[in-house]
Amino acid sequence: MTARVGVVTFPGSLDDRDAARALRIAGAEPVALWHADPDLKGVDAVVLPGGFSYGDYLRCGAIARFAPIMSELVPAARSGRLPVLGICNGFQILCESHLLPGALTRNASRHFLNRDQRLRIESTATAWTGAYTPGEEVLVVLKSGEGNYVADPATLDDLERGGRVVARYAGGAPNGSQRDIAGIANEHGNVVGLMPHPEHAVEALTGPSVDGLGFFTSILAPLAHST
Ligand SMILES: NC(=O)CC[C@H](N)C(=O)O
Repeated sequence: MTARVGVVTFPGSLDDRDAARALRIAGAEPVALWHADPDLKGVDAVVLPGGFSYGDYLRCGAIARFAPIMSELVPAARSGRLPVLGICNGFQILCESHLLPGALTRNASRHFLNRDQRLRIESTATAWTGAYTPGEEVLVVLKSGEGNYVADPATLDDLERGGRVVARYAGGAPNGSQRDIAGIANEHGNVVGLMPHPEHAVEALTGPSVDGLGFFTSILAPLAHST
């Protein structure tokens, strides 16, 4: 049975179609979900895509967390039942929804960064990273203005101790992220937030590599991290 993976479109989402395309290439069936419709349509997993939801007003993701669809998504994700991958703006929405700890703040350079970015995959014990091997380096795309991950020291220690740092920036964080964190997971491993964009690295013709595909094939694996 083909996995049906929802992709939520908010006002201002930019990478929803790219996420759907990456899912299709990975062999999943993307299902369009609308921010204003509190209906997850029975999907097996959800991707919150990159972009500028609600124009990044107040803070990136600060308004999207109140979208009607989040009233269905948050409890399902928090319980561990629903795998959710938040990419860039989606990561910011997950933090604003308190599904993940910490926050994404202005890049240390105060400039928007748009570049190819090497990552080191640190945890493969999540629904979205089972296709990788620990320590594997991948080349994806980073494009964000508020990609600087911050959290209090105790939270950072908890993430490290719990093996919940999913990916780090190889060679150091270009945006100032604490401990070079590029992505994290919740305790169940079903919710993952990632600042760089794997959906832009799924086809040799259109991206810097096809290294990002693993985030999307992982959710299809029969042994996908079940919670
Ligand atoms: N590419 C994105 O999703 C950007 C996220 C957010 N708008 C930022 O600039 O940080």
